[in-house]
Amino acid sequence: MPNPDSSVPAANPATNPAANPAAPYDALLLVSFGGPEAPEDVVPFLENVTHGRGIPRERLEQVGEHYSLFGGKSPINDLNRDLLKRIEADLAGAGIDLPVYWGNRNWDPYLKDTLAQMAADGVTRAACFVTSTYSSWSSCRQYRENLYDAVDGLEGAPQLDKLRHYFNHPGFIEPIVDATLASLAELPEDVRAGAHLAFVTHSIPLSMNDTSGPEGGAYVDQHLSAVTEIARQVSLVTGVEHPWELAYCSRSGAPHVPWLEPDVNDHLASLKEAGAPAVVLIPSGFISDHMEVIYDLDTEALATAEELGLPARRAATPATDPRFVTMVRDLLLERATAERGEDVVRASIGRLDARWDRCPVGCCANPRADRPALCGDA
Ligand SMILES: CC1=C(CCC(=O)O)c2cc3nc(cc4[nH]c(cc5[nH]c(cc1n2)c(C)c5CCC(=O)O)c(CCC(=O)O)c4C)C(CCC(=O)O)=C3C
Ligand SMILES: [Fe+2]
Repeated sequence: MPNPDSSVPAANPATNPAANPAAPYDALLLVSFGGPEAPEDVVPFLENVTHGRGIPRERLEQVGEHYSLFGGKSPINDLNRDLLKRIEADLAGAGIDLPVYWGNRNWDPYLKDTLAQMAADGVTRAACFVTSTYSSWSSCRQYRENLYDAVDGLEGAPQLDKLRHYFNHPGFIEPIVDATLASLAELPEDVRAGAHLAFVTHSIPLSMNDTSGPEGGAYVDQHLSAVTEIARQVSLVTGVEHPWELAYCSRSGAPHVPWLEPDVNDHLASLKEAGAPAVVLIPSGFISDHMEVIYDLDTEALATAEELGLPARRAATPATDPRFVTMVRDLLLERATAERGEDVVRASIGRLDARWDRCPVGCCANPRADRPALCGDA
């Protein structure tokens, strides 16, 4: 039992804030999507992602081809291995001795296996850092359902807390500002000042955006808060008001179901038509260069821009920027402090301030079925 009186050292060093600044947490869990690592993984991976989703066969074949272009290997697992190492090093450097685990929704290492290992290792309470920062069923609540499934029936399962959304954390925003500035600097000088900023994120069905967050619409609203702030900071440095827009990639699902638009390729065509001299594509919906970025943007959208004769650069994702890695520690310590009942400072930047620790009732309702989920009030 954790000791409610923090002036008396708790028996368990892992839950004693004097011995462990992350108390009451005795582990951190990196939660991600997962991706195939070999050609023979691609079909089973896609089946894991889409079972029961009614995604047309044709779309799945197309997506399979995107993976084939890269030898059947998604970059996402290596990116997460790298992130995990950097988080470990950052925690160790700050004198925080905390094991870091990793589990995925759709591919090995699966969350269920990781949670079993954590239970076997005696972990009692873990903070979960999810590699997706915006509110929606796909990018938040589905992970909470996955966590429920992973501990369902597991003897000695640790308590799990999901760290808050970080779309408005300076550790996420600042690396994207710098990446955008770097891409602008790479554009030919004569088109630089007039360059548009095209922020890009994963499209979702309109119905999913409508149920995002506790009041609906949080997916788009959070993106607008983040990208307005990024554009503002970029313009402060360049001294030019770069026009910006939010566009979408990776639309899937049946054609008659409306998803968020414009598609990034259509958006590039509109920009060209409207006389934009150049564009920087900023994947502000993603934390690292996984398949959506290296295929949908680097392969497809940059080819579209080339065909249109529109000078374009793709800005880097936060991925391994030290500010992004340190943000994970900041979120962990912030939550640990709050869970200990102490006063807490929550870093945020832009129109929307720090979001909830526990998702409110009804947050990001599952569009298909009401499934049990952890880390929320319901
Ligand atoms: C909001 C969102 C993020 C958030 C950002 C984040 O989490 O980072 C995200 C991330 C990712 N999505 C990924 C891959 C896929 N997503 C699919 C399908 C879908 N995604 C959706 C939404 C999102 N997806 C939705 C509404 C669907 C339709 C099916 C359904 O309703 O669930 C499909 C099925 C085929 C297709 O139709 O595209 C695949 C293969 C990968 C791995 C990439 C790699 O391998 O490197 C990652 C990180
Ligand atoms: Fe996706």
